Amino acid sequence: MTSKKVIELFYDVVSPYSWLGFEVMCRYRHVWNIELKLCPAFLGGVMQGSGNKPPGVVPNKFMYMTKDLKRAAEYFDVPLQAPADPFEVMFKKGSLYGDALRDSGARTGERRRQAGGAGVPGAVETDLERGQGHHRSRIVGGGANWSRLVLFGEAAKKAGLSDGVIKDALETAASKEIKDKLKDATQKALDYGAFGFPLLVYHRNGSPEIFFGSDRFELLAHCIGEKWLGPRPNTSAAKL
Ligand SMILES: N[C@@H](CCC(=O)N[C@@H](CS)C(=O)NCC(=O)O)C(=O)O
Repeated sequence: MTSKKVIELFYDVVSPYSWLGFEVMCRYRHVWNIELKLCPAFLGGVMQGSGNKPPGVVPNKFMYMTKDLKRAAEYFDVPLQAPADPFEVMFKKGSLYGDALRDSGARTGERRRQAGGAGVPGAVETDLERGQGHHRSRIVGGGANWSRLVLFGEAAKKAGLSDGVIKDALETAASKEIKDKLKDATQKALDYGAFGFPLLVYHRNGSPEIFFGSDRFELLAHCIGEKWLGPRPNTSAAKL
């Protein structure tokens, strides 16, 4: 068992604020020496299960978000771009497949590692996390004609994954096992009290404490007894 503080990050590739949370937590995981558990889940299910509404369906919230995301992207130094049709991308096309992809990819990495395939333990998972970052960037900035398959393939290639790993990930993504895993993660988030993403869960003395949003890092740092050093903590250990 790890003696590190454990933080779970629930996120969805369709959620731009999740992307900010994902990037910042990846930058900080070595700075704070935490065990960061990445938990891809389905934001639509969280909305429905909690009785919440996507922020985009409240016109004023939507207008606010488009401006807020622009300045947040600049502050966090994350290349987030508004898609040509954000409503279509976020609320109609959704993210189920993208999340399943990430998950299946990580499992593919695990299988390969067990089989002695990956040279550096964890390398494939880290690449997939990077790949997912690219994937998210393409979903959020991809415009109306994107196809998840094509985007994931492109993103994974850019992240340096081999064709075999990409093929495995795409195949596994469609499996019932992966879909069930995504469902379980979504339910777990709801059980913690989620109503939106990103959701950070800090297990303080065995009891979960939740933080909603990518604007709660300073408070999270305070609660875990660490320092918030800004969006890009200036240390080489902070690299992914
Ligand atoms: N203030 C938060 C906003 C996060 C946010 O709006 N997340 C969306 C998904 S991209 C959500 O789940 N919203 C639910 C809600 O606002 O109730 C932040 O800066 O991260």
